[in-house]
Amino acid sequence: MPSPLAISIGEPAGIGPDLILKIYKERVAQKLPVFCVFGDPDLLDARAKRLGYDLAIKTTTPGQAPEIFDHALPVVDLGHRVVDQPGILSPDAAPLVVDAIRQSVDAIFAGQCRGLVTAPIHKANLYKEGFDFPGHTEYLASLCAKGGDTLTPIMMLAHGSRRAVPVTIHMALKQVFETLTPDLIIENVRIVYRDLQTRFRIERPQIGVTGLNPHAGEDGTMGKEEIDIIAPALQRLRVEGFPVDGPLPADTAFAPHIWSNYDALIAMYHDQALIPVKAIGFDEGVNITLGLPIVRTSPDHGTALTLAGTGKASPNSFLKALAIADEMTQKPLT
Ligand SMILES: NC(=O)c1ccc[n+]([C@@H]2O[C@H](COP(=O)([O-])OP(=O)(O)OC[C@H]3O[C@@H](n4cnc5c(N)ncnc54)[C@H](O)[C@@H]3O)[C@@H](O)[C@H]2O)c1
Ligand SMILES: N[C@H](C(=O)O)[C@H](O)COP(=O)(O)O
Repeated sequence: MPSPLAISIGEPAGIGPDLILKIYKERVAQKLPVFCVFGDPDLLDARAKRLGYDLAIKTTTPGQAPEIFDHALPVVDLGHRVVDQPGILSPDAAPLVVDAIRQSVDAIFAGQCRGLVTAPIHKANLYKEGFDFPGHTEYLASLCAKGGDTLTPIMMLAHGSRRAVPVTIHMALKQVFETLTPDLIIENVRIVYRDLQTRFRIERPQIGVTGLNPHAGEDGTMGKEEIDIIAPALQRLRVEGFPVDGPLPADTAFAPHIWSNYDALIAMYHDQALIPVKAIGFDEGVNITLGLPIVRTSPDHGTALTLAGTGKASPNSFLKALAIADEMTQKPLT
């Protein structure tokens, strides 16, 4: 029997706990792989009662999860207790939220779990408590870096075979200009190319790279980053043999007839890449972290505080995230 997938509980005031309970309820109909939640069993029990769900919750180790999963939701108890208050953020939740991510990663490195699906966190609530990472993506890279290495994590949003990656991730727009370099673009393309081959079994991934400015700079009249940074990076990549097109005007690159030519489109900043994926199917998008030695996926939505505790949040993106993590961890890396 394969080891379970880990699910980190995410922000307790958000919809993460609702969705974990909802998908567990649907485990048979949806043929879900075995998973265990890293979190607070009492909180999940209280949320289940609030939602009127009749299900059992059992404290477990990851190793016991497969035998428990049929009859009870397996929860690895992290020892932090938080009050069930849907929609109301509390700084007291931060240790639970952060520990759930950290201990899930530890369990994967220990061979007890095979991959991680993260429920959404409320970033601002964690920053107030000293969490020093912009999001999961960067925190996971730090947790996975061993022996002083630094890893470049890649955030890829996917809706079926439509994939988009921002080269710069969680930063103010004005910081993007000083962060973009040919080396960063080259590193992103190399990692995306390699991970599409090894994790997605695409033999020769086709990659498109967008510009930064309107109309990809319109020959330098609307910005020079395409000429000074992006085109030289692509030239170096072509010399190395990578099939990359660009710089493509970002407004048309995501039109379906162009996007479908590529296994991934690499864009220059967060919203350039994420808006198209969330716009074509918010309910089905999945966030996948590349560039790490572990598999991590997540639904594409956030904590949706106003829906927490109502039972109205859609589980579809979470189900997709679980399915992709399951698929990515079925076979050994090639
Ligand atoms: N993976 C993550 O941890 C992650 C991802 C995105 C956003 N966030 C965080 O979530 C918080 C809130 O962000 P936001 O308001 O921009 O985005 P959001 O995704 O929480 O909400 C955007 C809109 O979509 C709705 N929505 C979200 N998920 C839904 C679902 N499953 N079913 C039905 N409707 C749903 C919400 O009600 C809201 O109208 C922020 O702190 C942000 O950083 C976390
Ligand atoms: N940028 C992501 C999004 O908007 O969907 C989200 O903030 C999640 O980021 P992390 O996976 O790094 O937490």
